Amino acid sequence: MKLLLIDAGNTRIKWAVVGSDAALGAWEAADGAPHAQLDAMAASWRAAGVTRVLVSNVAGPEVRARIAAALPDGIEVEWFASTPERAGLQNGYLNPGQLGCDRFAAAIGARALAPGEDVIVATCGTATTVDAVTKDGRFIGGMILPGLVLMATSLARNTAQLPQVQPGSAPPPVFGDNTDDAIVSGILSAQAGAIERACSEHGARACIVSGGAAPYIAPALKLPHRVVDNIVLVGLHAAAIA
Ligand SMILES: Nc1ncnc2c1ncn2[C@@H]1O[C@H](COP(=O)(O)OP(=O)(O)OP(=O)(O)O)[C@@H](O)[C@H]1O
Ligand SMILES: CC(C)(CO)[C@@H](O)C(=O)NCCC(=O)O
Ligand SMILES: [K+]
Repeated sequence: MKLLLIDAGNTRIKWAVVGSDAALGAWEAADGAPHAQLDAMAASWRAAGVTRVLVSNVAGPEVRARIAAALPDGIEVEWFASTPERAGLQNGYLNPGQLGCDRFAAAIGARALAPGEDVIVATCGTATTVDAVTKDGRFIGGMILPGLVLMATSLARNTAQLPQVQPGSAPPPVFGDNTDDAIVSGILSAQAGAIERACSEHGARACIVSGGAAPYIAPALKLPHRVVDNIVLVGLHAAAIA
């Protein structure tokens, strides 16, 4: 049996194919692309011969319909949803269904990677979310803030590209002495500061940082952390095999 995991975010669709008794996160194949490239992704899914799919979609009904139409015929489809409990994780949202299903999946993934620890999981994509999971397996709640590119564009600078920041590079000084550095410092400090505040408030023993913007934000963090390529897919995998 081959399982397809899909994380449809607001900008990109990320996916992985995994064998039936593979270790957590041990993908046979994985990739991601903007929504517009769904057809090419679907060709890869068909070629992989998947028999079951678990989809987390936070990109709305139109993207859901397009994914549904692109999935190979005859496979078992589950649209992953935020429920009161899944894979040993309790959902502490007042209205459990209101929690973005990618956040619920990320929390399941964080618990799988840091079992028995109080953990903070930050997923840095179009939006950045920073969520707290307790050592006894409860999603408490978290923060939602604009992602790096949304913050940069909201300052009405020329492009969606961040000025002068490269993934993995050292962040500029906290007090920038030119406009570009001041902007980059402002938005990195907002993102990293939110994560650090969450870790401090939660007394976290583990901090997981994931998503397309993680390689930009992680170097600005002044606390121990682990960068995980796609924690949502890891969580979907954990949920599928629980
Ligand atoms: N060149 C870049 N410069 C700065 N940030 C970038 C760059 N490329 C990607 N990012 C960041 O990564 C994000 C895309 O990440 P990713 O594909 O993981 O998530 P997403 O699908 O866009 O988001 P979500 O899952 O939250 O909907 C962008 O919104 C941006 O914040
Ligand atoms: C916050 C995002 C956009 C992050 O992808 C997504 O999880 C979402 O649409 N959430 C719904 C609102 C909530 O989680 O409270
Ligand atoms: K996100």
